[in-house]
Amino acid sequence: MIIPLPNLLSDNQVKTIMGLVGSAQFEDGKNTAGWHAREVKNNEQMTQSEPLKEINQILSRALQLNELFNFATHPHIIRPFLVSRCKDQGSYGTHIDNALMFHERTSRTDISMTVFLSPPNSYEGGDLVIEEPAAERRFRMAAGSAIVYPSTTLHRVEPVTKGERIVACTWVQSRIRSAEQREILFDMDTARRSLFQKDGKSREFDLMTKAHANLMRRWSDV
Ligand SMILES: O=C(O)CCC(=O)C(=O)O
Ligand SMILES: [Fe+2]
Repeated sequence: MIIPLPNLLSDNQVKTIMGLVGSAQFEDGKNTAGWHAREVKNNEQMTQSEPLKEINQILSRALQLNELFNFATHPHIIRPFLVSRCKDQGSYGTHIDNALMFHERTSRTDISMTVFLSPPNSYEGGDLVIEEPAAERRFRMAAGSAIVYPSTTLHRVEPVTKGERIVACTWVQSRIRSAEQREILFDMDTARRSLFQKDGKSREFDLMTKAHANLMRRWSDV
């Protein structure tokens, strides 16, 4: 299940973040890639710094407040965001993200996330391409919008042939480890919210909420 989060950030938040990015130092992205991904990772990443901490505060607050993010991912641990820049043919070839990542504590990567920060008309190329069994899906979203997708997929970022592509990426350990179970919960949650909007707290809403809560009890890691 690939879920777009339109307007995760306001225009002002994007502006603030891009201002912080403008004054930042970048280093070779290979430093944060797994040994096999390193071969195909040709981008740069913002160094650990005060501006990066500030960016992380803005982004983590935005995630906390975003209802769709929360009911689609059931976040347990959200890693600090990396800010990546691709320009001059920079790209990130096909790879699978590391299953485990280390920061203060070890977390499992169930869900990968890209927050788009550059306006899509300011660069060429740079599509995020996610492989699904039957086809590939391409994403290139408005500045301030994001995409969440299962970390179990092969994916890549195509070469940026003009301009520069700045994004913030993170990984989420979900309370619901299985993508299939997350999708069932997401569908039930979406349906019960829509029932509630139509008819208020009806019997059908109560029963669906009961089933949703009971599945959460069966499937959650806490
Ligand atoms: O830049 C992106 O949209 C995704 C980057 C990526 O796949 C990664 O950092 O593992
Ligand atoms: Fe990746």
